[in-house]
Amino acid sequence: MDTQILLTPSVVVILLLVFIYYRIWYHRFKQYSFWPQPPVSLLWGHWNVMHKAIQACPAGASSDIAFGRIWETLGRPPAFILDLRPVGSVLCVVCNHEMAEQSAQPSKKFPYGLGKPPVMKTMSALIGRGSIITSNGLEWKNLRRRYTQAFALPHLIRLLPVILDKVGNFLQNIEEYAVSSEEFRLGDICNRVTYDIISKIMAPRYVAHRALRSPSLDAVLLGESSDNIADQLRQREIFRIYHQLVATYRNTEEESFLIDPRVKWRRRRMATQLDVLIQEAIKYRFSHSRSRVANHTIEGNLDGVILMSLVGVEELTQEILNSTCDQVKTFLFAGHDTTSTLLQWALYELSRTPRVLHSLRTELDEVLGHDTGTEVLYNCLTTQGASIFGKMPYLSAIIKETLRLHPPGATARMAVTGSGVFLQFPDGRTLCVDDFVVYNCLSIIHRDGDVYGESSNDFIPERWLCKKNTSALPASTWRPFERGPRSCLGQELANIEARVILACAARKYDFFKVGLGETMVDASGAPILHENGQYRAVEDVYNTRELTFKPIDGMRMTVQPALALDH
Ligand code: HEM
Repeated sequence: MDTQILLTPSVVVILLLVFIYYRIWYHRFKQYSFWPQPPVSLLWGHWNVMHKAIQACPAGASSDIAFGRIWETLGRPPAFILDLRPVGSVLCVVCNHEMAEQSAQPSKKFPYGLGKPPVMKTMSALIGRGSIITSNGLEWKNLRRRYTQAFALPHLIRLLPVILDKVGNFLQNIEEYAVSSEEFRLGDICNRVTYDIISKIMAPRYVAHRALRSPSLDAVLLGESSDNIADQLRQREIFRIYHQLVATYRNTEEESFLIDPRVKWRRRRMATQLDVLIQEAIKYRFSHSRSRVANHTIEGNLDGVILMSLVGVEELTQEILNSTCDQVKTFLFAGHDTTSTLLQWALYELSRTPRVLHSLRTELDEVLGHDTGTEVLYNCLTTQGASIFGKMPYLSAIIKETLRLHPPGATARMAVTGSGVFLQFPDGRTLCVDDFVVYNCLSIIHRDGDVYGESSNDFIPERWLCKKNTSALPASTWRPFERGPRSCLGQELANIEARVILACAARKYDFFKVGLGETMVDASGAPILHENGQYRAVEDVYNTRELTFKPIDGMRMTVQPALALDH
């Protein structure tokens, strides 16, 4: 009798253990066995594979570099999976442009492409819970409609004076380093200029570049009211807290379960402070715009993104205020890091590719004349608008090639259980991705040898100038701003900023990399040129990941005024 009583629970336990073992075994080894993937462990899934791949990468390297290594060992499949359950999801790393297109483009079931995964919600302290980046469905569609016009080219052209004013500050910084010959982190000043531009574009303070200010604008400037001064102080505080908040995302894994609760608490505290300040700024803008309309003043010409999104709003309800605040935070985040990374890599690639730097300067001389002063570009932009960029195809090709080799952003999508979403492989196979996080790995897709040939890893802007070459390339092979309905809202802005800043900085200054990426020299001290036209580097500089991808060392540089010889 006693043994029977003892036996029954033990049998139940054993049966339960067998059942659990079978379920785990099934999920690890059977459920997705037809997917390309590294050998999987019963207990760890692919966490140990990921860990080993990260260990084999240079310190602090972005996860994309680890994915690249795993992809190589698997024989370069168009896509592969990593089982990160139960703490994460199954991650599908897409390495082929045709497959990437399938998650980004609309389908009958998903008219806006696949939705965003919940893991992105870990960014909510930074971008708010109602951010356009993490929203889905109709909520997203309404937000997109509300902000599209504000980021469209015609509106950005009207805001050019604001952009140019901030570029002036950037060049002033570079000039100071050129005079002092001091080493500096290019990333810091690129971050500063792109942050300044995006924050001013949202709410311009009616400040224009010296060369562009009209007397009426000057009058507005001179007569700064105490309200205006309070607004400036508020902007400074927003800048300070925002950067402290961003810093909490540095060197942490994005998965929420790994984050120290104290960090979470600090994030929440800073996010609340930021919300209060940004909402005050929005209210100030809104009431100011009302009084401008009532007084028929001229400054409405410089309406920023915030006011444009509030057109037709009679009353600033808390709901509208919250949503606008979330988008302001989103634009601060999405609109500065990414463009800053583009600028850093572009200036670095130019510094080590003398042929390209020379060709760029020749093009700029032809369009702008030999005066390298920034006023020349300012004047051309005010008289000709953005059409001036149409005369600079080489500059455009440099930006395109930089974004190909060093894409600062990427997209992750997800189809919920039971949606029945399939990805089709180039060989015709279709596999279900329900419940997977689908990650388009741009750093692999953009270097595909089948698309870009043997030079796929080389910096060759000329590849974008030959119509025959480019028309043969499917558009989906180049996707740094992603594609489909949810492609980057700020791509026009990023393009304008990059063109203006590179056109000004590259003609006036020579940059020299320090530390990682530094040029290798021969016995006589002359730089060693590789056959691909670039100086050899002692050690490669690479990207780390802090929410977006960025150079690991902040792009340490020195700078000098450009040699007259090159002009
Ligand atoms: C070189 C610069 C930039 C790059 C490479 C870039 C890249 C991207 C990528 C890959 C996405 C898709 C992200 C996803 O699906 O999760 C995206 C979305 C977005 N970007 Fe950018 N971006 C850049 C600059 C900007 C700028 C200057 C802004 C200005 C505010 C901006 C605002 C946004 C927004 C709001 C979205 C979300 C769009 C939506 O879901 O409808 N980006 N960007």
